[in-house]
Amino acid sequence: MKKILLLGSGELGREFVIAAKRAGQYVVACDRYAGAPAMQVADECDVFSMLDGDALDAAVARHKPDIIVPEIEAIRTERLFDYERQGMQVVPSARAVNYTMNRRAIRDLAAKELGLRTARYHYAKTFDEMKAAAADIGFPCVVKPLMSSSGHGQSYVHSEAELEKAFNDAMEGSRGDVKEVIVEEFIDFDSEFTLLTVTQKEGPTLFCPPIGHVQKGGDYRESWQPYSISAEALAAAQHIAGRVTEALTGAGLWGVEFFLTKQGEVIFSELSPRPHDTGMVTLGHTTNLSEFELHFRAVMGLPIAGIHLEHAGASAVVLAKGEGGVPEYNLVDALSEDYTRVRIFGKPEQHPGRRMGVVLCYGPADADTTPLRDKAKRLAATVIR
Ligand SMILES: Nc1ncnc2c1ncn2[C@@H]1O[C@H](COP(=O)(O)OP(=O)(O)OP(=O)(O)O)[C@@H](O)[C@H]1O
Ligand SMILES: NCC(=O)N[C@@H]1O[C@H](COP(=O)([O-])[O-])[C@@H](O)[C@H]1O
Ligand SMILES: [Mg+2]
Repeated sequence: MKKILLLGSGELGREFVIAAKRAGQYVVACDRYAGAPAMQVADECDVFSMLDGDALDAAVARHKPDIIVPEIEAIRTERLFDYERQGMQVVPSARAVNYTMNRRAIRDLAAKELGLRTARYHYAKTFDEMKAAAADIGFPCVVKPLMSSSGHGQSYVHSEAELEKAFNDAMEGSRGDVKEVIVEEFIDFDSEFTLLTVTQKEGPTLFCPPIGHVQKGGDYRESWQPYSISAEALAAAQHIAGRVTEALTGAGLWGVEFFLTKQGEVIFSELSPRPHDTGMVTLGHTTNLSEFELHFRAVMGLPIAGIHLEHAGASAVVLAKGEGGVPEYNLVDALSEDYTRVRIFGKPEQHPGRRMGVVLCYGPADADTTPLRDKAKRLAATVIR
């Protein structure tokens, strides 16, 4: 049995803990607030700010884990290198977690070191630097804090007049102590997709069928699997995912995000060194193993005999409307329809737009995903009224 320290205890961590508990492992779930989703299913929990390096050191010393599994980006990731040196397994690796929590590190690796096509970009620390960056990139452009996730602090800027608000939003939406932005070329993509990629301790890198998704305000709203793309686009995406994950090192499941242009060009966007929110669609039995089961197996060095598509499926998010307390959930409408699952994350506090659950609809593997997407979105809207 291994002792696993989970750093971040949201909905993605909760499903990982369930996979680990089903295999008899011991899990300590950590987050900055009590009653977080993964804490409800773990053996123990610990509440502290994971951005506080000393608090993180103290938690690691207290629990003496075999394996450390980061679940969010807001972690003092430099400390992970020490834990790795001390013999603990960091998932997928301290290097991967450290690089992906800062847009600068991962973007420079992809664009400069690996020579991959990404949106053109500049960094800026001050408003004047940002103005110059936007002038070079051109309008529209996308402004994001170097450190943020789920679209926090991100804006689309259409003209010089919108720059100031974008700069202020990025500074406010930024996490951690890095106050800097990236200004990116706006990619007028036809669609975007996630390629769940599994790197193993032993054995080849594996890929799940692509997942199509739609984002609003930089945050995921719906996803579906399989997402049909041309054989050339799939080969290009797999090649890129293989190269980036190899450069970042380590074993685990990754969510590699791509844009697909109207001309069929595959452009690397970013990646998570952990299960991806759009990959929650796999909870609807799209593949034989969910992204969480795959992550668990890869982390433990257990065999993955194959990844197969068993159903076509769609996911749609359930967002809170109110402020404070917990919403009243209605499961009856969604569960009245066949081939439907609802997952409520059990977050103890709502605020408008917070993701509280997900609805999953699925059908035969060769089913058209459009009606499944419509059904998932229609039912998701009934869960919180
Ligand atoms: N250069 C771009 N051009 C067009 N759209 C973009 C660009 N960059 C980001 N987006 C849109 O914003 C979404 C979120 O961007 P990104 O993944 O970089 O942010 P994030 O905050 O890291 O999100 P998450 O942590 O949820 O993955 C993308 O999925 C895409 O829809
Ligand atoms: N795109 C990253 C992502 O989806 N992360 C997931 O959301 C949780 C935070 O939710 P909260 O903001 O509602 O606390 C994280 O803990 C993780 O499970
Ligand atoms: Mg993203």
